[in-house]
Amino acid sequence: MLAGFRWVDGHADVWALLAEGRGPAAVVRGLTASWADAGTTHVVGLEARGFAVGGPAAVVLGAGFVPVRKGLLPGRSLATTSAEDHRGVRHELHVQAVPGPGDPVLLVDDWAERGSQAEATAELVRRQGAELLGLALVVDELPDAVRAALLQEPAASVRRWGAGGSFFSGGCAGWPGGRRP
Ligand SMILES: O=P(O)(O)OC[C@H]1O[C@H](OP(=O)(O)OP(=O)(O)O)[C@H](O)[C@@H]1O
Repeated sequence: MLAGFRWVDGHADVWALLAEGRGPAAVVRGLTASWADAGTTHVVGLEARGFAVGGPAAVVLGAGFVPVRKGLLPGRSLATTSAEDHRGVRHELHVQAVPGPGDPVLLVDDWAERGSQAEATAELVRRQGAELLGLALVVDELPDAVRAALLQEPAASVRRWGAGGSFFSGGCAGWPGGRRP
């Protein structure tokens, strides 16, 4: 089951996983299971795959969904420019000012490689006074230094999809086609 995941030209192709009949439910269940009691008020999702997994994750967690767009949003928004991502591109990220001071916010995305977009998003969350609970990722390749910078709140953590975090971290153990070429 869930055999669709592949690395394509160095990119984690989570779209193929989501296109399988049982894919979206399995992915979203895996992303949210360990956050069920975390009190998340808002899920922040990064355009574009973060919308596909973050929206359903917000439904499951009973939280609001806050999009981070690589472009303008209507109304009052905050913006920042990310460091270079895995393609060497710096993105101008925009988020609506929805979470309030102290709100526990979970960042949900399919994949973090350099972590530059996650770091920029974390900065936007904290600029609003909200608290970053952590990151829920399908594929976690965060460099250690970025991981440490992301996890400033004492209880914050990065949790990967899959029991025991064994699936898509580094070697992607157990997944045919899941090993990074
Ligand atoms: O860790 P980083 O190197 O900063 O990159 C991680 C981001 O890259 C991917 O999105 P991508 O920009 O490829 O866009 P997409 O979701 O629109 O396909 C992924 O969905 C993350 O959001």
